[in-house]
Amino acid sequence: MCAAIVNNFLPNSPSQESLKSPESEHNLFAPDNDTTQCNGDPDSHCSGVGLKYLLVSPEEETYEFLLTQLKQRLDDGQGETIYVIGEGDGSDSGLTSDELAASVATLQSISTQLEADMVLLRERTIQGGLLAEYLVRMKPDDQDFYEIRVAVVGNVDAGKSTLLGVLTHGELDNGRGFARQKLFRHKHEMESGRTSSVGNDILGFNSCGEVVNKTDSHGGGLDWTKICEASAKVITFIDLAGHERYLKTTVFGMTGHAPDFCMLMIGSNAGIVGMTKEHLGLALALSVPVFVVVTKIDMCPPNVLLETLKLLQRILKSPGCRKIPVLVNNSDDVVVTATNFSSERVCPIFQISNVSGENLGLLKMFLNLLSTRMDANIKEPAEFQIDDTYSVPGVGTVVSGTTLKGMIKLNDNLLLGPDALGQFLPIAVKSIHRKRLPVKSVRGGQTASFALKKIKRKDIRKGMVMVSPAVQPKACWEFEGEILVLHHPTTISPRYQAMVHCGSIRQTATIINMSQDHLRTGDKASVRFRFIKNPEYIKADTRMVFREGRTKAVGSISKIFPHVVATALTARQKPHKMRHQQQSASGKASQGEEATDGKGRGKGYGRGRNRGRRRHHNQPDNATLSTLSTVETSAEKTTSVSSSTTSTPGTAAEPLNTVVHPTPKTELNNGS
Ligand SMILES: Nc1nc2c(ncn2[C@@H]2O[C@H](COP(=O)(O)OP(=O)(O)OP(=O)(O)O)[C@@H](O)[C@H]2O)c(=O)[nH]1
Repeated sequence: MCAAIVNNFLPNSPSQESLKSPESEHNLFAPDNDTTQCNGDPDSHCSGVGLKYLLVSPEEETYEFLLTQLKQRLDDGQGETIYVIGEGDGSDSGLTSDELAASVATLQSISTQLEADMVLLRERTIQGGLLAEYLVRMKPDDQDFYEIRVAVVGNVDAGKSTLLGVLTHGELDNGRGFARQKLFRHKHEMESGRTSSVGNDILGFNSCGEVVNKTDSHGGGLDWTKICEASAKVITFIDLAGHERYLKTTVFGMTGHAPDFCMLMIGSNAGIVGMTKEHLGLALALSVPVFVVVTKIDMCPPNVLLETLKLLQRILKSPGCRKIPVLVNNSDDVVVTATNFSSERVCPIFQISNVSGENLGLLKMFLNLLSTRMDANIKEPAEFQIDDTYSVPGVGTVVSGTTLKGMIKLNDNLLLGPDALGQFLPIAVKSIHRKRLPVKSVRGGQTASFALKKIKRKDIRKGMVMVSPAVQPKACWEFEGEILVLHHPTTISPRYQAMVHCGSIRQTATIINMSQDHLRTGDKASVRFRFIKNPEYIKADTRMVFREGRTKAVGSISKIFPHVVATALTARQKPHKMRHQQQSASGKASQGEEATDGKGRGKGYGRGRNRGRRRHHNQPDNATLSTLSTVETSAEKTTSVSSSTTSTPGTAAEPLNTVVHPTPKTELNNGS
């Protein structure tokens, strides 16, 4: 057994009490109800009443049952689970210390048989005796590790890069930028002390929950291969820029890198300033669970810290956010918040110092207990979204990104696209790396890089996908989204252009038509968009952000209009430039595209004379938008709407919006 992460007999803290509901307790810690069915005898140890004694001195049959049950739980939890010893049925919980010791020995024996390690998270004294919670985690396989992605956001100087430097390199900061030096990737970042790009840093935990990161003796760098080989779980931090100037990159990091969680950082002395609310709003809009890290508590006067925490809790509790803020003060709070975290309601708040190291242990323990939100069903056809491309000497073209579904193996033949014509090309996978470690396969939820055969880097763009041929992918120029306008200085009308962020897609799109004539801050609408440059592979229900300068709208994609590749232009078709003008002016859909609900069911939408008739057909889905509207209060409340002038091309505040982009040449081929 590994050394305990914690060993405290803490009474339930107030924060923990506030989280308790019979339902959540049951879901988290209760062994599966199936335990009552192990031999069908209600009077045996396997009955609900004797549940807590199951591990004390099991007979062979019960032992086998417990082994199968734990194996199942480890499989379901991608190699880990939290096991509660002494939990009974309802009020019948708690064991004597002898019974607990015997149960621990049984669990240890089962874990060893399954090649798993177990580590004590916490012990509690309750009315009926003792309860103990153990993290049981499979020993690392040198090719496979459990991966969690955490996006790191917050205002400039909140201490993001510093915290990542401290966590991943194991050395405290000096308060003058020592720790962050190890992370900066560009010369100008070194000089200015500001992050400008999307950075990746990793923190590995072994099966005992210990950090495995070790810097090498020459230069203090990290060997990612060694970290991954020794890790059962790897946390990838997506380090995003805090400065407003780099917001586009930050939004791309939050959408394109598919984070499981968002770590919002706040400097305790500066408080909730600058981009803090904007970043919180972005995470809420994208439904990414948030935890907050308040830094620099070593240099902050207690009254200022208290004010920052008060304001933070008020914002989180506001109707716009509807979170349950929990100040994490001890390991008990860590276990409760980490195991309840995926629910999106709980928002743990850590108060740390990168200089003194205060409370960094609690943060590490929390990170170690996080579990992914991504589905790792390997039976579905594979889908991989590309967020970057490289040309590696001696290797060729390499793409990196996130496996969204299924499994991709070496030498698999996939379809890569869409290209400018909306087509997908067959492609073979030459080699696969996970965090620089060569592997034979990757599955849903894992990031990876692939070396590809017979393709040039220039033919691949960020936002493209590689999918199994079974997916039968279709590209689209146009789609419909249910959106909420978080802010626009005036009003948005058809033909307005802004950047659409959706997964790793980042492309300007034009509004073709909307379910209402004009949109102002706070309006919800059904909007039809058209990409201006390339067709893309998108799917219904994907979250999207539509923004340009101070204009922001969030929502989700409700309908796709798949692009149909035409073989030749017919004589009846008009010259494309004219057609485009007509289409823009009338806000009608393109020919050659069919409405679909994302399941391939065409509805004839966008054809011939029927085009444009459905302008008001689809009202916003309140369930979806209620989540999105949460952003309004927290992130946008302070922004005033200054004018009621209409934004049409030529009058919008941002230069990009003043340009009516010509229809790209490639559009000729889609028959529109
Ligand atoms: N005293 C003290 N200083 C800290 C702490 N954390 C960070 N700092 C200092 O704060 C400054 C800013 O830290 P950064 O890590 O660069 O901040 P950032 O949020 O990454 O900033 P951007 O990259 O521009 O977004 C540096 O000089 C750090 O040394 C802390 O806990 N205590």
